[in-house]
Amino acid sequence: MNTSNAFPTRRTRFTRWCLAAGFAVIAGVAALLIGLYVHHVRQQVGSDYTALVADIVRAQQLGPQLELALDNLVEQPTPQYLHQLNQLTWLAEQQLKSAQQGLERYPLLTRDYAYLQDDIYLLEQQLTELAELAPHARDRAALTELQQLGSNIEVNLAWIYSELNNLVHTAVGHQRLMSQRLAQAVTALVALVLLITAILLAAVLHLQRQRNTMQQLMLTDELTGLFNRRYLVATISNQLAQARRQHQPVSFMLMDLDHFKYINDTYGHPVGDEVLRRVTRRIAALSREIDTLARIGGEEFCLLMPNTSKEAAEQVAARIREEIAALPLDTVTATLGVTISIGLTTTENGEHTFEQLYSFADQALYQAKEKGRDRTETVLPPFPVGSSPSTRPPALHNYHQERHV
Ligand SMILES: Nc1nc2c(ncn2[C@@H]2O[C@H](COP(=O)(O)OP(=O)(O)OP(=O)(O)O)[C@@H](O)[C@H]2O)c(=O)[nH]1
Repeated sequence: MNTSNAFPTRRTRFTRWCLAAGFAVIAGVAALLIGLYVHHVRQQVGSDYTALVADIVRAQQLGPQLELALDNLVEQPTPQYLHQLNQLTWLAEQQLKSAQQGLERYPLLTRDYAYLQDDIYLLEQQLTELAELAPHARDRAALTELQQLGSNIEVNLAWIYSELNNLVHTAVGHQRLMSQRLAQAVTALVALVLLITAILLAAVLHLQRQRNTMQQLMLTDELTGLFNRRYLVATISNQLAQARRQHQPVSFMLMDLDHFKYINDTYGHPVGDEVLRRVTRRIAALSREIDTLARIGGEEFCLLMPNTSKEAAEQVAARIREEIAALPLDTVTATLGVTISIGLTTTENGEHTFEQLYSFADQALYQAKEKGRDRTETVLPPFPVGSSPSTRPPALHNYHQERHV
């Protein structure tokens, strides 16, 4: 036995190890990239900006309200207007804080709005300044400063919230895009899975078809399409076992075309082949579903007939001979007539082996040929089952032994 491939060499092991390591690295990197992408997608798609947008819209309305309150205070610096302005200033500060907190909840936005931090800080300072300066509204100098501060706050407020609005809009746009891509990815994935399933299914079907074809090639004869000897041997023991269980007879027939060599030699092998095909078709038409018809040699066939007595089998044999003899076999040059010799045996209760049945049928076939062909001879098992070979009667002539087959 050649054992050179039994153990991998050091070099082969190293190559395998490298391949495994390379695969592990690629798989690891792929897993990392997928993980990062999924995390990014979750951040994008999982963010709900509704509350933040509502805060921003509310805060944007504060600018005009502050302006109005400041105008009122400048015109009539009453405690009521002062109180109103203080309230709005406080509200603006609160909303600014709330918007900032809202933004911090979304990591993607936090990164984007960093450039506004200075403006927000400035606005917070301006609002504090406004709150401190407002009580001095009666003072002329403070009044001018207050007006200036108010207009700065208004501009700053409008700028910051419009920028925040833009940021959120961009983020929502990204979110929509990401959802679309996700939907496309899922569709592509489903299509890929379907495609792979279809490919696998096709491969399985192909393999199955190949296996069936191989099985057919292994168990059938190419020329006639009948079962071959291998199939017969495989099936006959089951049939005999069943016959034994059910105490039923099994008949076995060997059929051999007469002077077939003459047909071959005179008309050529293709004509001989066609004769074989036509003859087997006819025999198949005469046999039952439960019978097994097989080609076991060149022009030799056998028919296994379960649940068939000797008498019934002889009738079948007679019918086969008649129909074969009457078969119209026209060639280009002549109309052929073929006959067939049949050797028959029957085992009661299926108590014999295939080899024994074959041997009896073979002896019967020899007799049929010896007695002039185109006839059926029957040889029944001559010894009781279980008898030893030494107690058996001497063997009769055997068709195949005589021919050295
Ligand atoms: N055309 C064809 N001929 C085959 C095939 N297989 C075997 N043969 C021929 O069948 C012939 C059998 O000849 P023999 O064994 O001498 O038998 P026979 O001429 O039929 O004579 P008997 O059986 O004694 O009547 C030979 O010529 C083989 O070449 C086959 O597949 N196709």
